[in-house]
Amino acid sequence: MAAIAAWMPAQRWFAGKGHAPVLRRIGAWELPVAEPGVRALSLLVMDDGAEPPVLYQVPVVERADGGSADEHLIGVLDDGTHLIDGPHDPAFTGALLDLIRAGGRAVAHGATAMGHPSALRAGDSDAPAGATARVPASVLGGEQSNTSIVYRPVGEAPVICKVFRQLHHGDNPDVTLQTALGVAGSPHIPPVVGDVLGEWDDVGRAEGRARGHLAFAQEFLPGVEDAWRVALLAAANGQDFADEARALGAAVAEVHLGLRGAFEHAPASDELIAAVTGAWRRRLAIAVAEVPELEPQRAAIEAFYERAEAGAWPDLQRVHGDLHLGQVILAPDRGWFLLDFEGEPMRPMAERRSPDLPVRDVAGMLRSFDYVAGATELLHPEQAAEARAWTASARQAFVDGYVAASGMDLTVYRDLLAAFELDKAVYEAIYETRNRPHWAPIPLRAIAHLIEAGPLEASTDAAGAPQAGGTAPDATAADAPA
Ligand SMILES: Nc1ncnc2c1ncn2[C@@H]1O[C@H](COP(=O)(O)OP(=O)(O)O)[C@@H](O)[C@H]1O
Ligand SMILES: O=P(O)(O)O[C@H]1O[C@H](CO)[C@@H](O[C@H]2O[C@H](CO)[C@@H](O)[C@H](O)[C@H]2O)[C@H](O)[C@H]1O
Repeated sequence: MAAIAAWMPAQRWFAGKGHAPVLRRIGAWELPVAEPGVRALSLLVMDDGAEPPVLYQVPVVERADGGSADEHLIGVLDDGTHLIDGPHDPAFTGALLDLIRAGGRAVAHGATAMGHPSALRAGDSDAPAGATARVPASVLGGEQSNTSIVYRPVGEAPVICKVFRQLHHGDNPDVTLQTALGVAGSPHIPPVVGDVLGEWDDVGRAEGRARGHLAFAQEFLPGVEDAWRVALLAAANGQDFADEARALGAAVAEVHLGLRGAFEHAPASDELIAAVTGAWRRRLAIAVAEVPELEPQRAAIEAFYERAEAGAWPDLQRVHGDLHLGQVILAPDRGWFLLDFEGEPMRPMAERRSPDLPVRDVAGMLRSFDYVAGATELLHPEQAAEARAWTASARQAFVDGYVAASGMDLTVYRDLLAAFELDKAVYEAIYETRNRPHWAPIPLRAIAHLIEAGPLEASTDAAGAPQAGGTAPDATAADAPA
């Protein structure tokens, strides 16, 4: 545990920035490895140093002879055994893909793991155990909350397997929502390959055990950049994005219709409304405590929330939950794909699994288009005006595409949409202050402009709000998000 505790704080997925982890082993599951002297385990470790404690999954390969992956060495035990970061070691990656494609149960050490191949890929999963050990695999780079392994089998479509780092009791919406959309034939989800479901000890639960998803695999669409990077470039080059944004609006609407068909939906009861508005207010309280610049805006934001609470509400249903340009990709000839249905990492998992409002996703994407202008303004102040115009056109086209494909009249829900845009910007103010403080001006300005636009105007004219102005602080290319 000591080696892992020393190595963990430097990992991108470690959420406890600012404190040293205090680790306790909850259990582990082990995959079969043919190579002598090598073990592939996935450890479940609780960080009791976090408040509340966080359960992490840490795949580790033990190599008695040392092995060659020094770059990904976690530490060396007293007996000389090398501990390697599992997603970077072929012993773990190969056996994990086997478990998912062939199904079956890993060896339990206090924690269990069951592989489930997708029912839609029957016939694909007859590879003999161990066969995938030779499939070239690499960890996807970049800033991510989980660890994704990309496999490139010869003669087959590549596969991406996301190893969830933070574990929760209950189904992970990333798995259940995408699996259900796949079964419903949605063209906006990469085809599902399978998942791993686990069980571990949990003294906090009446039954003493918790059950949740450990990994999820789907087709990897190679050579496609996420839309955030594509959009930044398009805005910088003055390239119109209206057609793409309209098609994205339609894709989001189709995914919402698919989720409505696949999961329960319910009229907005007082109880459900209170759950949503309570979360807005709790988040605002956290934001004001962490971002003092928000204090003067608090009353105005609350007024938006009250107005939305009293206004029209559509049915609640399952949604994406954390939709932004970094979560969508446009594949040539295949159109838009939505990724990462895990919801906002800062929200409790139980909230993320509750029925929600489709306008949350619309608001998330509208905020993301505003971020394109905001980031351009920070990075290249001289391009600010063009980027604003680009954003206005993309926002309007996105809303048009959404309304046309969903049949939902968004003007009826304008107060709700404005409240969700504000709530997202409040979330972003916390996120940026914690992770990229020099980017905090982007949501802070958006909040000021949404408030300025007033409850009637905000968001209904997607092209008009928010229009941030002012002088941008200087920034360099190194400020671009990873
Ligand atoms: N099926 C896929 N095909 C191509 N790229 C993908 C796929 N799934 C994820 N990615 C890329 O990986 C990035 C991170 O994936 P994501 O699901 O958002 O992980 P995390 O939960 O760690 O944030 C995405 O922004 C996207 O660029
Ligand atoms: O890591 P996740 O994909 O779950 O999302 C988190 O990080 C995002 C930053 O990468 C953050 O998104 C914010 O910045 C984006 C540009 O980098 C912008 O497009 C989004 O609109 C903005 O919210 C996201 O909020 C956070 O949950």
